[in-house]
Amino acid sequence: MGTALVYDEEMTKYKLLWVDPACKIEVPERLTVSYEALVKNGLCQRCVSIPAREATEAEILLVHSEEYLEGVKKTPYMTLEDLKEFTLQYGDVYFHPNIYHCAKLAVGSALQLCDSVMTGKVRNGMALVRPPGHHSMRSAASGFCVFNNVAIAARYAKQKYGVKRVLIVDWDVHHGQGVQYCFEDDPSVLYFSWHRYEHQKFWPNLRESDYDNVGKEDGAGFNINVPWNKVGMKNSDYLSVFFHLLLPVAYEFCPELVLVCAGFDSAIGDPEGEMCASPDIFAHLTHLLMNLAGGKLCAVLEGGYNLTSLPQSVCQTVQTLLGDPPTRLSDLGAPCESALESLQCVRSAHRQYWSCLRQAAGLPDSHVSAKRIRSAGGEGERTEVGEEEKSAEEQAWPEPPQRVSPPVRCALVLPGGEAPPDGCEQISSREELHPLMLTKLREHFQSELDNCSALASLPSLMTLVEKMEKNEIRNGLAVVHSVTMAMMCVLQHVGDAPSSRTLVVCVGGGSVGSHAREDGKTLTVQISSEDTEKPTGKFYVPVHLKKGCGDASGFMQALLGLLLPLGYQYNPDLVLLVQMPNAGVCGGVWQQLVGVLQGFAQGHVLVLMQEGEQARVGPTASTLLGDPAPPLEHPLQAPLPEDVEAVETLRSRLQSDWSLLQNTGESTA
Ligand SMILES: NCCCNCCCCCC(=O)CS
Ligand SMILES: [Zn+2]
Repeated sequence: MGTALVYDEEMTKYKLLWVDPACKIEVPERLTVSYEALVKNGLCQRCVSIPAREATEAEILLVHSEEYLEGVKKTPYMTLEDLKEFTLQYGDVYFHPNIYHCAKLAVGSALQLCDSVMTGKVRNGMALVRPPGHHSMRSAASGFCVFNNVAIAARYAKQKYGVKRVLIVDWDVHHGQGVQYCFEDDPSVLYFSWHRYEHQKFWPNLRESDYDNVGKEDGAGFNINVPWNKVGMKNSDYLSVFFHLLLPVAYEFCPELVLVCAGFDSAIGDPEGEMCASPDIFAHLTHLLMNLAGGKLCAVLEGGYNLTSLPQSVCQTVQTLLGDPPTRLSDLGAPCESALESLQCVRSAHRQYWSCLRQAAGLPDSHVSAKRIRSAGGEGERTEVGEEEKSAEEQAWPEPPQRVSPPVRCALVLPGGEAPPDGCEQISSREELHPLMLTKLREHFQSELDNCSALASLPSLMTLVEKMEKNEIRNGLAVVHSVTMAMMCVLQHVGDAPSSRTLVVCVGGGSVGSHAREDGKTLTVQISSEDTEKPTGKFYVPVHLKKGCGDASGFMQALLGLLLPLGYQYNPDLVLLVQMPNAGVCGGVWQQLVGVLQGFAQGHVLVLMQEGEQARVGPTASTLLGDPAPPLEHPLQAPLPEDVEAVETLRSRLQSDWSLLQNTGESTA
């Protein structure tokens, strides 16, 4: 299934007709440079083009009042003076004879996108619209917004398609107060927003934008505000909030549709946000949301005022929606102290509503050590003077690198005779294993080697790995006689490269052999129900879950709160995902894991399974091919206290080595 793009150049045909410093950044070029960048990068052509349409009055009235609509309806016939007069009643917004038409097109575009996704015409998509929507309220325009495009889309999806739970992720740098007011008492719509706040000193200067505004009445817990109390937030700050707050809650909420208030004024260079996150961060934010709701994701443009970073961010978002592998994010540092404090405040404000945020009993927050930030090489407080003095417009950043998708997406090595699932290429090679490899294997697997079939698939596996290294293949799956033997082969092969880094994810118990060395060439995370004898080290992380991989919520907590931060900070060039014999991992969680891990290493994920686990081949291959993982069962049970404690203990022990694991402010030290 494809990716929709909704765009109509009619929405460029309004602009500011008088002097107003607060509004001059909202220009028609925002849309044209974004669309042209999609065309230039060959992304527009890969999308399913969906026409915009005007919203009907009934659709607008899903959110707005009659009197407000009646007022806006008159603006096309107003003189310049009347338009100025009409505008004065609202804040930081302007009207124009054609803005009502464009505002109806913006809402209609969001609804067209919604229809295309909900009817299965496409898997996901983006609507490039202006005016934006998330600030507009029931009876008021605000912050360049006239109608609340995404809020109307949420109500529309619930009414027309019976969607029971909608997640709205607002990564725009401003608080979408209009969306918050619309759904704050509604438990069927979870609104998440981070926003520049500076302790209420930043626009729209609302007390209710702070973290303690968790929603009202039945909606308590379903409104999540993450205030940024400093500017200069970076990729690691954004990712930390995803790992330690948004994703765990989103999986527990289990939405049937994800709407994104895709504002890109949270990117570097934007005069409003003054943040320092690079445009390619949106490739990862999008990727991390794409396995929710069975992949049903609608991104609707909100803000974004730097005409260089905006198109780059739009392209990064659309390219991920199209299934291209995200670029590797290098040198992710520690989240800054201010971000950690905000994160900790939001988590504690929402602890009573979300079982994934329950703190391990007996582990007081204050167990973090003050030395932690400095020893992790984290910036702690960002003191680079240089950045502070440069204005947003003077900021410079590298153009996001090309995201090449190898000619073959998924290749398989299967036991003799089996046909590969559709879309996958099969690899079988007759070559002998390299003698040095054979010697190495004999050292460790004397007994198995007597069984000649033990080696059968290894030459093909090596061919698969070589093709991956040459970027001829994106990812692969091998069904082998012995996964531990195959693991050793792969790590022996890739380990020869001087600076190789392999993230090894072992699902299930069993010895992962001696390869898990401490030289940093591998980082092994083993999730199982067994207590492994091997001690925890910086590069070997055994996650002991009481019910092992059979318990979805415990597993997801380990995946989101431990494995993802570790993996992003380690930044491997290969991910080796090993399903150990008798792992007992439940299907849904396994596919979530296969889906999410593709955000690393430009998608180079190699899955190893043992013969006899063939049932898993089909679903694993479909996820490797880019199909979204099916949603987990709802409701997700609360994680077991023992599991919470296990993950918490590991996190606090490892966070001095891996600072992306941090999720509490130093102030508790
Ligand atoms: N007036 C003091 C400086 C702050 N200006 C705020 C202007 C509204 C921004 C709304 C927006 O970007 C929508 S995403
Ligand atoms: Zn904004």
